[in-house]
Amino acid sequence: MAGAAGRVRGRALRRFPITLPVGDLSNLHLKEEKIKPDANKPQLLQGVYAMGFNRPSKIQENALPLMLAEPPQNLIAQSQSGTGKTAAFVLAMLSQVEPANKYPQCLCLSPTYELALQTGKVIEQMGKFYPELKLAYAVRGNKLERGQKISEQIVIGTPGTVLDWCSKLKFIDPKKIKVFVLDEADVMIATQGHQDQSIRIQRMLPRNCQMLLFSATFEDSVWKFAQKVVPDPNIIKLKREEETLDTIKQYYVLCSSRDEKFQALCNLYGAITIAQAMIFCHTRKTASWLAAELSKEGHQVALLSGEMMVEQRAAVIERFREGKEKVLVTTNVCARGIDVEQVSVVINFDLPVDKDGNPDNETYLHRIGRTGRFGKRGLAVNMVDSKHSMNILNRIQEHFNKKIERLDTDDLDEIEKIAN
Ligand SMILES: Nc1ncnc2c1ncn2[C@@H]1O[C@H](COP(=O)(O)OP(=O)(O)OP(=O)(O)O)[C@@H](O)[C@H]1O
Repeated sequence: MAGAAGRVRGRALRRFPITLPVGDLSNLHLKEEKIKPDANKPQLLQGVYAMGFNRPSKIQENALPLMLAEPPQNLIAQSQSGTGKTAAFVLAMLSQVEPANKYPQCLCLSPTYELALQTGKVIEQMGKFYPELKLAYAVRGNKLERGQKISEQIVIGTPGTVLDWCSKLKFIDPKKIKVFVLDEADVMIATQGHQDQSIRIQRMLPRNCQMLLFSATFEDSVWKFAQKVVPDPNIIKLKREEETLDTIKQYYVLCSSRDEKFQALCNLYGAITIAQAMIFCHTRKTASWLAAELSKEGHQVALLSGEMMVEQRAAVIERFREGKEKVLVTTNVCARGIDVEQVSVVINFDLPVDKDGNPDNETYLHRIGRTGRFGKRGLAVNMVDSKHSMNILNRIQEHFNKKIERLDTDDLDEIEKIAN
């Protein structure tokens, strides 16, 4: 056994240098750090390799030494979609957890049920070499008996249920939490309900609890707020022009009505091979109309929207992940975090706008980030059907300072070209 662990450790130092010092990135604000001697816990690295990971991404290389430093340090980190933020903070939790202690020590908040389940799977996979380690899901519908204390060392969940577990139901003793993770931190802060709940949870945690905030986007006001609530944080921030991934090609198609948008979509399908696609609509109504139309055309379509029961939503994602359906039509409920490697195309059937009708730049980035995961190539196509939506698209281009090219979906040669 010792030999096996030794081999893993040797390999780790060469190929997954989680103890490497950080490079001198100008946008990285480091505090003095000392790497914990046991940062290379063999179980940790066994977990990394079991996932098939050989090399760390930039965010992993930069964030891990900070997160594993002794004493634990706080971190607010931004990195593009699909660059492995989840694995980074999961490793941080696993490095701190003491499986022999049968009570919650790490708490991770996700904005949605689906994302909590997905992140939970990553924790389970990466943590499978810790025999005693258990994970609890604090999500709607997971009912425990009142008055009991849970023994699972890591808890992942949505803010409302986690808050109930920490306060009203007292399943968790928040004073024993060592690591607190906010995934998709900006939406947690920007959404009123989530913000209140997350802050109330944070206030119950011990002063020295490590706080880790991760997202692909941090709008300015949210960034400021995060810096206010996280004591003395390390910061990894992207410059605006770094936020979009060049591996995701972005186009728009000019149409004049909903039916024309549908036709353009059919033309796209007729011209290129699409492994799996995610199509985003503004409303549930449009999403169900579109799903029905695509089914009539013979596509295997899944529909996911906010009014569905959470268990139903999780089942839809699971089927899509397994490739049982090739197209997922959805609303913003699926814009963030969902990681399905085979998604080669994202379609914005409706462009993302906020409640005032202004461009929702952050959601745009998260939506298109469902493709082009971890260095893969991806295609994002935006349907524009009015002057208003053209204006939205222009403002999105300006915001990211990134040109979105026009695509003529009546021209099959042109479509074929962009797919190569
Ligand atoms: N070091 C690695 N080597 C290979 N694959 C990796 C590595 N780290 C993560 N991945 C894979 O990359 C994919 C994207 O990772 P992940 O979902 O953590 O991205 P993310 O940055 O959290 O994205 P998002 O911003 O969309 O939430 C996953 O399928 C994950 O298994």
